[in-house]
Amino acid sequence: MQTGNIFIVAAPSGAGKTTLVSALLAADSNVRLSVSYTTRAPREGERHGTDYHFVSRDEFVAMIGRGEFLEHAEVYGNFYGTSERWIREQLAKGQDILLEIDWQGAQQVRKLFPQAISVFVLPPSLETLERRLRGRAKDSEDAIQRRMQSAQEEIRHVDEYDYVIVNEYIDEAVRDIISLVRAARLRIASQMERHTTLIAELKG
Ligand SMILES: Nc1nc2c(ncn2[C@@H]2O[C@H](COP(=O)(O)OP(=O)(O)O)[C@@H](O)[C@H]2O)c(=O)[nH]1
Ligand SMILES: Nc1ncnc2c1ncn2[C@@H]1O[C@H](COP(=O)(O)OP(=O)(O)O)[C@@H](O)[C@H]1O
Repeated sequence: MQTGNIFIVAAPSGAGKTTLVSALLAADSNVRLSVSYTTRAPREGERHGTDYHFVSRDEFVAMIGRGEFLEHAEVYGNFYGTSERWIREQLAKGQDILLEIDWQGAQQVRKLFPQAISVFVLPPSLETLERRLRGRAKDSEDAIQRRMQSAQEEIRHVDEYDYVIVNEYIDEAVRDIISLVRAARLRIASQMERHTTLIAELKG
């Protein structure tokens, strides 16, 4: 059966994961982003159903109870989770999907899909990370402190990933992630079905 590639992108908050992923999605219409569920309050400008599905804690807990998440985790004091149904539907269609999740979610997804390709985005330094978080100006001081405190915990998991991108210069980082997605599509595991006839012919 044809199945799409699963890309996992993780990073400490403020490293530029969302910026990178948006640029990738704009450049490559064959990748679809999984829109997570969260109990976090929407930031200014964030839209329900596009950035996240914003739900109450009660609703989230009920969804856990109904087994609706492929993975879920508590991050910076809020719950985040990935819809299992959406993921399975996309994969069945052969659609490539991308999950922007934390290290706890990445571990859960790798167990379910060992073929998933995971990428970790690093900031060039902790000072830059903090500067970016402050520059984004979308979080309270409290939320920024919490994210900085958790940044190193997230970074300690870097060696669990297949690829690392240091997001110093955005253009370079965007080129890297686009190349990485293209390279994944060229793997024989993704190509076999598409080229069965050609390969059989050429093998003779
Ligand atoms: N496990 C898991 N983590 C998620 C999910 N969605 C988002 N996250 C992670 O939650 C963290 C916080 O995300 P967010 O509140 O958007 O803050 P930001 O990373 O500062 O933009 C990030 O590390 C995300 O990757 C999800 O569905 N599952
Ligand atoms: N390479 C870069 N150079 C300078 N600023 C960047 C770079 N990448 C992202 N930013 C900025 O840093 C802030 C955090 O980026 P964002 O994509 O929201 O991070 P994340 O999703 O990892 O929390 C944003 O204001 C974004 O515009």
